[in-house]
Amino acid sequence: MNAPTDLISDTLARILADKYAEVRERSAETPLAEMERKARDAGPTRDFTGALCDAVAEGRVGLIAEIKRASPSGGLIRDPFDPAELAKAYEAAGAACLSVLTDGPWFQGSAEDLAAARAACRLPVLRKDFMVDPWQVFEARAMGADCILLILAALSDEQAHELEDIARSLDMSVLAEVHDRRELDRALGLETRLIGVNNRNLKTLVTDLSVSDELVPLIPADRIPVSESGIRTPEDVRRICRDGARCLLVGEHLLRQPDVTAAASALIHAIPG
Ligand SMILES: O=C(O)c1ccccc1NCC(=O)[C@H](O)[C@H](O)COP(=O)(O)O
Repeated sequence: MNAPTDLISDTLARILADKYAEVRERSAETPLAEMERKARDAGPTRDFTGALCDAVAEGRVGLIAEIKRASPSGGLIRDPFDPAELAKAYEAAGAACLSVLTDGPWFQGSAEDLAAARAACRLPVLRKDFMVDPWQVFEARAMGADCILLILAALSDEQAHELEDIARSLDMSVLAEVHDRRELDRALGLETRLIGVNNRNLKTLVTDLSVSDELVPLIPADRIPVSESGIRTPEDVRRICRDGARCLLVGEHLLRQPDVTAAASALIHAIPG
């Protein structure tokens, strides 16, 4: 689905400008020390990286199934929208983990969506948001997230390492997301084993699975590649498996199906023999 042409003007930059303003405002309302206390009182995490490894070891795709109401590229994707219902449907399909959008202005997501999804199942949950500040990492744990996303295109190396260190101190996993070779080299300087390859160009919103064809084979064997975006069919899954990945992050295709469980299961079990 092609985004409206007025959005194709570095969407990521526009989202990040909004995000910095949002964090300034919200961190003034809830100071860092208070948010850190909430994070440290939030209870134990669920093992996000371990859940992916377990699925792959059992011969399934390690599916990170995404829950989002809308997106810049897809517009309104699912309505009515029930995060708890979707979480249960993905768990029934055999998904390894969830990804829940918490950005409001561009995705109509919320912390409440993440909490509702996590409470409805036993799956570990990625907070899908644009992380740029330590306050957000503590906020992620406080809302119940088990993993955060670090988009290398949005961060300096210093920022990425600082946010990763905080996430690890809170026993959260980190998905480091890249879209080109330079970002991949930078991501390999982080500790996390999870390397996300986003097939979507977050500036132009163009999605192309050839990004995974190029980058996944370059990821060292001690890391865990995760192909993200634009994945729709079992053949897409087999193509990405041929690249060398067994973990996928899929949202829009699943969310547009009447039977989410069946759609997710078809991708989970598409691994070539
Ligand atoms: O999806 C967008 O339009 C978008 C725009 C700008 C920044 C991020 C964006 N999406 C985040 C993602 O990459 C996807 O939510 C995720 O990879 C799932 O992709 P899909 O299966 O194509 O919904």
